[in-house]
This record gives sequence, C-alpha cells and structure tokens, in this order.
Amino acid sequence: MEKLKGLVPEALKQQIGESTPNNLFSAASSLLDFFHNLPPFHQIVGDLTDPERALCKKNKQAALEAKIKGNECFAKGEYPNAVQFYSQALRSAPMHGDDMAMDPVATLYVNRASAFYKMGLLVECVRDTTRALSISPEYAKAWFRRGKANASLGDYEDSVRDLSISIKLEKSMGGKRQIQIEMETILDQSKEMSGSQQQSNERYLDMNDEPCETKLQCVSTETKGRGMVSQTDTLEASLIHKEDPYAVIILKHCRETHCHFCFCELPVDAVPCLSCSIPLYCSDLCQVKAGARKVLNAPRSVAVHADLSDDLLKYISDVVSVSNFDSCLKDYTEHSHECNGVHWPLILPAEIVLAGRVLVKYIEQQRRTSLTYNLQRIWDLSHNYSQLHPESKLESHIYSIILLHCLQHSYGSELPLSGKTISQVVILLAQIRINSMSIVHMKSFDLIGSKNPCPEFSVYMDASTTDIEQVKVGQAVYSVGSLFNHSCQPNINAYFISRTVYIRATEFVAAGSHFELSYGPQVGQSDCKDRQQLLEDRYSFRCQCRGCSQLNLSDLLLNAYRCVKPDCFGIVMDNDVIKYEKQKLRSCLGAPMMHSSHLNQGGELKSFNLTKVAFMLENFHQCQPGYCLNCNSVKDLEASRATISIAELCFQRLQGADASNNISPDLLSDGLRSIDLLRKTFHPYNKRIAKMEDTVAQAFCLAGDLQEALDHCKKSIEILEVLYDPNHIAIGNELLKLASIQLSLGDCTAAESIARVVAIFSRYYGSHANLIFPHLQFLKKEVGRLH
Ligand SMILES: C[S@@+](CC[C@H](N)C(=O)[O-])C[C@H]1O[C@@H](n2cnc3c(N)ncnc32)[C@H](O)[C@@H]1O
Repeated sequence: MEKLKGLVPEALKQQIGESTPNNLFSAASSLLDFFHNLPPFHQIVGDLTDPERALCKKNKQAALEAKIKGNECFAKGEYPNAVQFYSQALRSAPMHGDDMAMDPVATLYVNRASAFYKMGLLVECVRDTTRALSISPEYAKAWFRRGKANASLGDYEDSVRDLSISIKLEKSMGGKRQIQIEMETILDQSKEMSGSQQQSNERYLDMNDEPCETKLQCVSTETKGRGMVSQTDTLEASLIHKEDPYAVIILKHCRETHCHFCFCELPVDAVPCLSCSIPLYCSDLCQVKAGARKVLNAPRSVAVHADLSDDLLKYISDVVSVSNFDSCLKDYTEHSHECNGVHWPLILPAEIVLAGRVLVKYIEQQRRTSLTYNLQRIWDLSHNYSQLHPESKLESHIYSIILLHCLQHSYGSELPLSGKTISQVVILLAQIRINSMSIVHMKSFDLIGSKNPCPEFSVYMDASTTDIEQVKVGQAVYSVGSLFNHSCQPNINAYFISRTVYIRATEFVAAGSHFELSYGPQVGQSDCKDRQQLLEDRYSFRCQCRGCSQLNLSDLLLNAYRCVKPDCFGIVMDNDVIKYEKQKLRSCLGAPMMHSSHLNQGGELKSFNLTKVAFMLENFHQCQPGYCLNCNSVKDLEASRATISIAELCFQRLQGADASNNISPDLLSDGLRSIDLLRKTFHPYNKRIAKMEDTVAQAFCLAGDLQEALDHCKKSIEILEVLYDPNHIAIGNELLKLASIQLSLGDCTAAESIARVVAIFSRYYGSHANLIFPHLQFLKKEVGRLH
C-alpha cells in the first residue's frame, strides 16, 4: 500500500483528496488509468491473485512432514503433540478425490482420532472418525476406531453397528479376528445407551431464544440522521432486536484461535477448509455454513456390499452424509469466493475483505432473483466520505481498485473495473467504516466445546481480581443494527452470541423514545473531551447525545482536582474540561442534569450543586483552571501535575508487577503512598484514584493479603458508583471481583455482592447472562455453601 501510495502523482493525490461523493467518478477513473500503465501495480495484484504463488494453497509435502512428526509423537506416547502435528497436516493436506478408500485427509483424521482416544477425548474421537468416513466411507479402520470410542461412550448400539461394518470392509483375516473379539466384548458390556455425540454448536443452534416483543420504528432526527424509536413502552432488560450479520469477517489476531464462522474459541479437533489452508472451524457445521467444504457437497456412497444389511447401509449413509447440513446451505457461503487458490483474503486488511464479502453476497442475491443490480443500492446507509482525511481517501481508492481486481476471477462481468464501480466500492468502504460493529466475546465465554464450564473459576478461588476480559473477534455489518444511533449514556446494550447481535433495553424506555447504544465511549468511563475526540476520529461525527450536551456530575468529577482547603469538596478543573463543559452549556438542550449525586446526600458531595456549577461556567471570570467551584480558592495545577506523575510511575510499576505476578512488599508500600499522593491532589471522586485502588487491590490479592485487597476494592467501587449509574455494567464487573475476594475470605456479605451482580448482568444480558458468564452460576453455588 505504502509503495503504491508513494507512486501516485501529487496532482492526482490532490484530486482524490478533494473529491466528494458527487465527483468521485472522475478521481476514481483517473487513478484507474494511472494504475493501468504502472508495472508495480500489476505486479502487486498479480501476486495477490496468482494461484501458483498462493500462500494459502494446500501443500502435500508439508502435510506429509507434519504427519510423520505426528506419528513419531504418537509412537512415543506424546499424544497432545501428535494432535498438534496431525492438525497442522490436516490444514495443508490436499484431498485426493479419486482414491476414496485411502484419502490422505481421511487417514489424518483417523490418526488424530486415535490420539484423542488415547487422551480420553472420546467425543472428539468419534467426530474425527466420522469426518474420515464422510471422505472415505469404506475405511475399515475408521469404523473400527469409531466403534471403540462409541463403546467407551456407552453408545453400544452404534458401536456394534460400526464394528459390524468394519468387519465387512476389513480385508485381512487378522484384522477381522481383532474386530470380532472387540465386538464380543462390547456385546457383553452392552447396557443402557448414554452419551451424546452431538456437536456442541448444535446445542447452540437449539438455544431457546426469547422473542423480541418491542416494535421498532426508524425515524429521522434533526441532529443524528435516522434513528430507532420504540413504538411501545419497553421494560428494562427486554430484548428489542436480534439480527444475523449481512456480512462478517474474523479479525486477524483471532485466526488461529477462533472459529472463522461462529467466532467461538477453537476446540482441539478444529477442522480446516478442505480447499485452502487458511480458515479453521470449530465444527463440520460451521465449515459447511462458511462454504469451506464444497468438495464434499454430494454424499459419498459405499460401493455395493451385498452382505451389508439394509439397516447397516442406511446407517452408513446417515453417518457419512453431509445432507443434514443442507438446510444451512440455502444462503450464500461467505468463504467460497476466497478459496480459489488465491491469497488476497489473507493479505488485505479485514475491512477490505469484508467489503468483498458484501459485494459478492449482493451479487449472489441478485443472481437468484434475476434482478439487475446497482451497487449503490446495496445499502441505504450513512457514510463519512466527505469528512475523511485525504490520505484515507487515497487508501480507499487504491484498495477499491485492488479488491475489484481480485474479484475479477470470479465475478468479472458483474464487477467490471471502471470509474463507476470503483466509486461505488469507495463509498461502500466508507459505509463499512461508519456502520460496522466489532463482534466482542467474553474471554470466559466458550459456548462450543468447552470441557471446563468455568475456566476462570480457579482464578476466582485464588481471589485474583481478574477482569472479565472482552475479546474483539470479528467485524460485521448488520442492516438494521446500523440504524441505532450512539449515546454516551445509552439505554440499550448490544452483545453477541456467536455472530448474532442481541440488543436489550437496560432501562425502562417509554413509547416514542429513542433507543441508543454506545459505539464505545460512555459517561463515567471518560470525560466529554475524550469521548468527543474518539467519536470524531473513529466515526467523524460530533456527538450530540445528552451526556455531551447536558452537565453531569461524572464529567465534572472524573478528572477533577481537590480544593486546597482540606475540608472543602468543591471541584477544581483543568482548562480542557472547562472548555468542553462551557460548550455543553452553549448548546444546552435542557436543564443541567443531575446524575448519581443524590446517592451521596450524606457524603462529600452533599453541598454539590450543578445549577451553581452551570452559573459559574457561564461566567468565565469565576471559572478558571485551578479555581475551586465551591470556595474560589486557587490551586497550583502545574505543581499538582508533577506530583501526579510521580504517583503514575508507581502505578505503572504496580500494573507491570500485577501482570507478571511478581509483587514485592516495597512495591506494595509504594502503591499505598501513591494512593495517598493521588488523594491529596485529586478530587476524592477522580477516576484515577479508583484505578489505583483497583490495581493495589489486585496486588494485595496476588500477595495473599485478602483483607487489604477487599478494602481497596471497595474504595474503588465507591468512586465508580458516583461516576457511573450504580447499576451500570462497569459496577457489575467490579462487584464480581469484590464477590470473589469475599468468597475466598468466607465473608457472607459475598451473597449481597453476587445478588447485585446478578441483577446488573440480567439488566444487560437478560436470559443470556448465565450463558455469557458461566462462572456466575459457580459463584452462586459457592455462596450457597457459605451459609
Ligand atoms: C451507524 S449510523 C446510525 C444511523 C444514522 N443516523 C443514519 O441515518 O443512517 C452512525 C451515524 O449516525 C450519526 N449519529 C449517531 N449517533 C450520533 C450522535 N450521538 N450524535 C450525532 N450524530 C450521531 C452520525 O452521523 C454517525 O456517523
């Protein structure tokens, strides 16, 4: 990209930089003409699309080498290593397609199944043998291994059938005898059937979802364009919207760890694409739904064996057939066009590949309906092309030309390379930029294939204050979901199960009111300046939400200093904060708003009066940086900043030590001294004190002093309860840490904390709270034991 950008003449760069959606066409055509005659451009797109040079193509030799290593590990009894090598081999191994009995992919699945069997992973073993059989149905060893695993799982009926087929297909007499002995043992053991070989994401498909009862209406607003309004009164925690993405892509850093279709963490028996070496899937179902199994779109049949009964022939067909996935294949499969021996989907940025998926899906849909199509009509979604930096515009133009080049192989006639199509793709990229959502999963949320239902529980029992970690796994565009506007004080919460977005009201929303979610920043998390900057940088709009247009206590306190008078709790602000708060008043949409402060009626904030703050802000002379808004004393902010930087250094050291689990007593006393410094300098409700308290709590946890950890954790929560709504999810997360420490101390008040966590999580995740946070159940059980 940098190379190509550097070759574009300045005049053309300027034309593109100054282009608007209305005159894009000529800029796009000029760049296309320029690239047509530019050898380095042809070399780059040639590299991206030449099947001979594709990094993602199957590699027989690499597969063989990995298989040999797997066999060596297996022979030495190193089964987990053997699994790793067989998995690696499966990724590179090409399918034969002709010699079905001995297909190398089928052999690798059976080898991996044998390692799983040795490790006691029986369900994985059955799944891998089934995969082998769907490729090579006459593979006697696969039936035998499947039969043994089924017997160990207690599924004797299937086991006997598997072994009966195996014995018929086995050619050697010795082999037949071994199977016979095995079958007799199993028949002896035969008892009630149990165990399930259901794929875990089939459980997910059956998940009983609550319906969305709220009727949504899209309406135009003066300040934010279109937005979503509730047609009826909506109760707190109600599900208001649920949607699958129009198009979606996994993020690069998750490619090796998460399923490329459903984004859940990969199980040990992950399956690769059958045609290229890039994507990995958690199950056959995801593999099929993504379009990564097209080689096997017709079920294979077993050559005629006159002596196989009708029952066994039907059983074989049930086991090896992929037809039970047929219903999933009605829609376009998103990986199909990326799998033609080219490697551009591996190299280009995720959002460009996502644009490719949008284009292809649209074309496929139009093909089915035989409608003539117009790329401009893919979506009627907003975009920010005009506001883009000239450099970003140039990049969008270059990527659009490259993407269209790459798609030429499959969709040439439908996606001609012209100024018109390039302009349309440029706008599509700007739409994706504004409207796409990051798919975020909770780290502990492992719906598919999790052996331990509570992977983090041991951490909690060690009373570590581990955060609930969120992982961005994908980027997706939702057609309706894109119409929800942003608010820094949202009244809905969006979360993801697999790739489906769920949107839930987090408070009562009266009919006719707007539903607004947070695109990232929120009141309580950052002040108005930081929120506005983030939204402008990322989405090119100036936020007009109530949090950014009405005074609220959180924005005033979050970065405030303490008054020089020890008993005064008035707010002292920095220049930046004053500037933004004054702007709010200038564009004030209503009365200054009170938020949370009433909770502190008996505490430091009892004398706090937002109307007075509003008055002082309006009167510039009375509101200067460093002045106390309560008593007008003056604070030296320069000196305060110097003090803070000393405390911040300790904060960083402590964070590093927390991460490496290396806490010394000196570091702990430095931490306590830093908290003292921060408390003398900052307002008691400054967010940085809360963060420091939290870090120190974590450090005490690691050092084994749970009582100190508990005290600091509580102090952190006290501050956050003023900055956020006390029922905000951020408080829920902190309470979860508090509860885990209380539990470890055998403190019965853990029950109260957990009850609050449950109430908050239910508000944000409704009936999905337990699914998304499986450890909640365990905490509840542990609390029960305390009583
Ligand atoms: C994902 S779209 C939401 C739907 C959009 N309003 C529409 O008409 O298509 C995001 C765009 O909506 C507008 N928007 C959303 N929230 C806003 C807010 N709080 N203040 C101002 N504009 C907002 C901005 O133009 C932003 O780029």
